[in-house]
Amino acid sequence: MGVTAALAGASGYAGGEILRLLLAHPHFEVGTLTAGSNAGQRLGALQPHLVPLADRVLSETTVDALAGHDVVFLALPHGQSAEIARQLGDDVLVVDCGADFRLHDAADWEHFYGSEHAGTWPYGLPELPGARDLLRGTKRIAVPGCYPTVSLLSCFPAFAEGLVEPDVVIVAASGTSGAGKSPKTHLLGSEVMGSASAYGVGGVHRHTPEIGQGLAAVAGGPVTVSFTPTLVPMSRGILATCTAKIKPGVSTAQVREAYEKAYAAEPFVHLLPEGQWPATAMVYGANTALIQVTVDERAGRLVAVGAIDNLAKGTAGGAVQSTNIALGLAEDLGLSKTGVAP
Ligand SMILES: NC(=O)C1=CN([C@@H]2O[C@H](COP(=O)(O)OP(=O)(O)OC[C@H]3O[C@@H](n4cnc5c(N)ncnc54)[C@H](OP(=O)(O)O)[C@@H]3O)[C@@H](O)[C@H]2O)C=CC1
Ligand SMILES: CC(=O)N[C@@H](CCC(=O)OP(=O)(O)O)C(=O)O
Repeated sequence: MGVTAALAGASGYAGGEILRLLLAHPHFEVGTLTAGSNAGQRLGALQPHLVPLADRVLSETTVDALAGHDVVFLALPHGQSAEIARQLGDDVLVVDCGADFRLHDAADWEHFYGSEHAGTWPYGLPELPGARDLLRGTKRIAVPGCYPTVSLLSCFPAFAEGLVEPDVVIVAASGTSGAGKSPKTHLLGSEVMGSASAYGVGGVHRHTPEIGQGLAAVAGGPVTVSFTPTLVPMSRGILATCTAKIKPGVSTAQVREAYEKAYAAEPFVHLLPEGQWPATAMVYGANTALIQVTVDERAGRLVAVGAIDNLAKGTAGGAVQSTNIALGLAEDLGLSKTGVAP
């Protein structure tokens, strides 16, 4: 099966990772590649690690350039996808790595993104209950944010089984590639090296409603989310630490049972053996999420820790996984379960 794919945002981090994965995928042919200010450049000048595509020249991001492919991946800043998707038509599978179509609640969208809500597409986190049914055969996929991916995978089994109160505290440490490639003052080497910092503090980060939406769906009612992102000096990876008040009498064994049930058949999500805790180095370059859980008996809280590579399972890998499902391909095609170590 030959699947042609165009990519908008090929000069960025998410776009570069999508291309790395498509090059290793047995069914994809890489078609048109587009960018914004870098249109006209050779891909090799911007993404030198993608040697087989080095001589490709980036086109301007127009509907005409992207049309005529089976799949169009959009790895563009928020707000750029809706108009392109509308004009591409329903016969093309459009996979949006941006946030535009992730949220159901228009008021949440307007509050956190400050613009008009474009709509809601099937959410590309296949491990969530019911998600695969919506993804199979779909022509539109909203790829989750990187923090929501790791937070939901770390927490949802406990909420789905009603083991915790509907109130979660999440602190997550991300590598700097999560912020994209375009220059930002707070990402200057001299600001980031040797320092960890908090940002988006106080419930203002836009991933807060996305995490709440996913947990509410499995819990069957609203879940309060306190989410604090932090930036740490590494390029890739997110480590999320999630805690929630455990319901009376719930033991670590019961919690583990819920996670084992949720992830036993999952190709990419692994509950680690008791006592082993996730680290971002374990998932570098892989589409895996490694999870560990326990109950802090003295505090009466569930503690769940998850690690992903933000560019792999957190963006491009998640996008390709959901695309495989939408196209009726084996879900794990082109995706690695093997990290890079040390
Ligand atoms: N980085 C991550 O870990 C994650 C990213 N995402 C999402 O993926 C998307 C891409 O993110 P990321 O790759 O990190 O960002 P980057 O800043 O690294 O890349 C952005 C890309 O979009 C292009 N672009 C910017 N403005 C325009 C425009 N007006 N018209 C056409 N192209 C444009 C850029 O082209 P040029 O270089 O020419 O300016 C570049 O190719 C975002 O929506 C992001 O939120 C989602 C999950 C995680
Ligand atoms: C470290 C860092 O800055 N991370 C990004 C999250 C990236 C992500 O998941 O992207 P979406 O914008 O597609 O939701 C942030 O906090 O804004």
